[in-house]
Amino acid sequence: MFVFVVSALSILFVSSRVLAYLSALKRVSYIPGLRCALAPLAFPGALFPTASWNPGLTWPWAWRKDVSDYLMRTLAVGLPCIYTSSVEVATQMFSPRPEIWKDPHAHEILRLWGENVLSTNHDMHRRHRRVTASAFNGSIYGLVVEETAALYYEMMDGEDWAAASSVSVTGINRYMSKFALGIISRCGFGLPFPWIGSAKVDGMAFDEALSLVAKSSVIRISTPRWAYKLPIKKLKKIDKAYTILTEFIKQLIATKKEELLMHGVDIARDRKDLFTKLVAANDSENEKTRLNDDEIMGNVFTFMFAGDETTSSALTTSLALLALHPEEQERLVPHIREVIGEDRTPTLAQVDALYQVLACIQEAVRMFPSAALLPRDKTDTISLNMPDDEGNKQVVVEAGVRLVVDMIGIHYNPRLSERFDPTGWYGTKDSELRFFGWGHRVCLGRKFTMTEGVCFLSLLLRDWKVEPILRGGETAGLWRERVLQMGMRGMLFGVRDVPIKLIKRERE
Ligand code: HEM
Repeated sequence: MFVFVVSALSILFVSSRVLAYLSALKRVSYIPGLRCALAPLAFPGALFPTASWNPGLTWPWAWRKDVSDYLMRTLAVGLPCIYTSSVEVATQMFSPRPEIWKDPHAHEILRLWGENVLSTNHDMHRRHRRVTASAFNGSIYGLVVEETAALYYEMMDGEDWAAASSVSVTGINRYMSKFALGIISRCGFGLPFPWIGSAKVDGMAFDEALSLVAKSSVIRISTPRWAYKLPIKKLKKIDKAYTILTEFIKQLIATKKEELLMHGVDIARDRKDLFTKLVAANDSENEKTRLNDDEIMGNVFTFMFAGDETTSSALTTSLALLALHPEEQERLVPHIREVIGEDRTPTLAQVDALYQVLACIQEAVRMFPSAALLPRDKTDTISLNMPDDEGNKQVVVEAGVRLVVDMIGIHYNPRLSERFDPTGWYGTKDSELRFFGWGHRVCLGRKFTMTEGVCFLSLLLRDWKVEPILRGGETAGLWRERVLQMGMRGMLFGVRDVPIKLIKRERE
């Protein structure tokens, strides 16, 4: 009986997905080169590995070289989606049109801490963007340089690497993840984030609470509140981390407001972290445009989530690619020594002058974009220009079909290949970059992340030579095949554990 009921339900479920899929196909009038993925019509498709017949979960990476067309698929739940790797189509989707938005139900996870610049739409988004953008100006980048250099030396001492002649790590990802979290905590909240020995609150180290919160959004959003009362250790820990952080940030907001009352917006000039700048910028707004406390909290946490995994992926993949390209390291080291000499803490102007290091990170983010899929929903039927070999075609896509930009596909078009070539980025303008998104929702933290990355890599490459740790008989090419494979890591795409060796360089 049980087997019969389960089979009947499964057949019903699969058929409903097939029908949803076919009706969605009918609602897309014509798309040049549209390819339809049938396999993941129901739940099992997402569980099986990606293959030519099954998109699975990692298809944006596995099918990255096949970028000339559009892919249509449905998942077990949710709307049928059209994925596009066309810059022209993405540009239309990223333009501020009233009928294109981020559906709040589909973006629940972004609102975990309150409405914010990443989760809102239209007028509300303009309001959040106006206030948050003013936090990302001027003095924040000088602070990023100071804190990056300070944390680099703390990491060297804390890990006992400073006195070593070589160091081997099985996964540099873990260190880069802690590093990125440390910088966003220090420069985002003005928090002391020591590499070793963070203060304990309620028996939990503060950096552990931060890290748990940063990495557990999926669990938090998908677990009902009552489940936290069950004797499950992991859930209890996550709940505690959330409580500690929420209380802390509430307290911080109250303190900043008091400081503002006493000293006026001048405190933003002395303290340069994003949080202080945000509270001060908000204070200058009028009643209608001012953000409330929940929205401030939502935005500051958004900076943390948007900036942690993305930056740590950029640092990890840059080091992996440089390990595979010793000739690039040898080109960078004289450039770094010429610009920053043996200084312990470079200035912002020096970091800005290190364009060759910047180009390496840009190339790494191009090849391994962690923000791999950018979805947009439609409140209405829309018409898009979809270019193909024969010219432009007007395509009508009805409401009920989600459009998703495949950022990996966009960055692996035939012009930009698998080859690591940072020189292609020399002198590129900000507006030409694609991996930070573009249009009115372009990434707010792009200079923040690149300043941190250039400063960190320059200090590290000046001190260390980076090599891949190969298994017996493995070549560098095989190491790349084994290690540099992207898949879902946390909320975003990332590579596997990157095993590398650091060999101390002679000082000049
Ligand atoms: C390599 C690192 C990074 C990458 C690749 C990246 C990528 C992106 C992309 C593609 C978007 C557009 C999302 C969309 O259109 O739906 C975006 C938006 C955003 N990013 Fe980043 N990001 C990075 C680092 C950062 C950092 C360090 C911060 C903050 C400190 C940050 C804050 C934001 C915010 C607030 C938005 C929302 C902008 C809006 O919707 O108006 N990002 N990022």
